[in-house]
Amino acid sequence: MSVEAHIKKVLHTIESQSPGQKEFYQAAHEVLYSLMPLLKEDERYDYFNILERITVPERTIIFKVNWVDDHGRIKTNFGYRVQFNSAIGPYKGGLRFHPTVNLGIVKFLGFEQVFKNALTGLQIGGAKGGSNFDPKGKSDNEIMRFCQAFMTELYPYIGETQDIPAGDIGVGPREIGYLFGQYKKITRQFEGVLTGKDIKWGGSNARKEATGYGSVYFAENILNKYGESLEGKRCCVSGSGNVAIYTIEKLYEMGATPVSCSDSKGTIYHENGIDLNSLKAIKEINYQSLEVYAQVHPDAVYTPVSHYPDGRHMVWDIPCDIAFPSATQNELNLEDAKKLVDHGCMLVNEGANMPTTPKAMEYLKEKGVWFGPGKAANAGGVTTSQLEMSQNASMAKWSFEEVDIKLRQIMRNIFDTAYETSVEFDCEGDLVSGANISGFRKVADSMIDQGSV
Ligand SMILES: NC(=O)C1=CN([C@@H]2O[C@H](COP(=O)(O)OP(=O)(O)OC[C@H]3O[C@@H](n4cnc5c(N)ncnc54)[C@H](O)[C@@H]3O)[C@@H](O)[C@H]2O)C=CC1
Ligand SMILES: O=C(O)CCC(=O)C(=O)O
Repeated sequence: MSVEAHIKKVLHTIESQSPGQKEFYQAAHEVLYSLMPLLKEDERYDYFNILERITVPERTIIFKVNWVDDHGRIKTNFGYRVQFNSAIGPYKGGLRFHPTVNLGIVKFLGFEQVFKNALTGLQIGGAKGGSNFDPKGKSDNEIMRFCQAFMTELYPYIGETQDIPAGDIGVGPREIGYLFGQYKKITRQFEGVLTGKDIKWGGSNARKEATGYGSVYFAENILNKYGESLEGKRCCVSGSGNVAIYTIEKLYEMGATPVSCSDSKGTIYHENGIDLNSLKAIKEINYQSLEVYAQVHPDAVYTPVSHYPDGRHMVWDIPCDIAFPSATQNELNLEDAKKLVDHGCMLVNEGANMPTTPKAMEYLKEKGVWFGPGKAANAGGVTTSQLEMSQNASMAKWSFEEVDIKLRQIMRNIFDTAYETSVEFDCEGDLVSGANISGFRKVADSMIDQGSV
């Protein structure tokens, strides 16, 4: 069977065995086709049936989470943990609490995580989890009770050398605290079972900042490769959560001007540059809508999604040199890509996981826009989580500067690996292929070494 026919067969199996899991199919489609040059060159991957094996999670845990709201009513949500691949290390990846979470979303995120984690050069396997619980509008006590109930179900499957969850959308330091507290109460173990912990009780300096900072470091590497820099660049950032906020912070530090941010309800365009302190106050401390930002900054423009009949965001309509999609999957579509190209955007750097649709990616490539794929560009978060695990294991505490230096160096290594792999496979500068092939090769070769497990 030809390599192409083999890929089609594997994708067909995914489609028929995982009906409706469109995000997972999308992620698998992108990765498998990008592997063609490697699969043609090395027949071992076919012989050892790697494509079939690597697209099926090692373990999928689905559980019911019952919790009591502030009115004493019992509520029910789904909980998930997809332990995708442990060939190169213990399962590692975040938890997402959002009403859209379902098995297909968690599988796509877990699948991406396998290759991302391999690309970091660190010994971490891939997993992801979460719940369709919506933290928005819930009281602190409700969130605590939900996290406790979630952990009561999850704890038998995780551990510091087994599976180490972390945050993602809707799961930040507050939720990690409640999850950790419950794990400790049940197991009576104070161990590095979660990352993204508060500094006071085992967290790492710079983990909070790491995904956003790492994304900017990655963009800097791309720009430098082509004789450019961040200095003076106008940047559009989407999202206003953990990744977006620290992307904005680092962009300022590196001489760029971030002019936008967004949430699920609307977009802020602040031509003179986003006011980081008020953004942090609104989003990190008070969990308010971005509408509040426009109330305190009359020179900023707020456009609610209700402004457009199709409920779209206008963030990619804003003229910019660089785009940092940092909110969620498939948030940048073909129409958006066309706007970016029309406005002369030179680089799209993915802070979120799979934020660019396949058609938009194809268009950007055709138009010669540089592209930092999420698996590489947002790997700074999981990288620093592994640094947190190292500190926990050795009871060490590294300074902010020490962690930041390591993060910056690892982002450099990730760029070099993806770039050099693109050269090796005759697609110089195609970092999507470079990242996928190098991540896959490390995991697949380890699977071969370890036999039919
Ligand atoms: N937190 C981390 O360390 C990492 C996160 N990521 C990815 O980055 C992305 C953002 O995650 P976080 O910042 O951690 O989550 P978060 O929960 O802190 O923030 C998410 C932000 O996106 C906004 N949002 C959600 N849906 C939206 C939509 N349809 N349009 C516009 N805005 C929307 C939310 O309002 C919120 O401001 C996700 O794709 C996540 O998987 C990737 C690597 C690591
Ligand atoms: O820090 C981690 O373990 C995981 C971060 C994450 O979920 C991601 O990279 O998408």
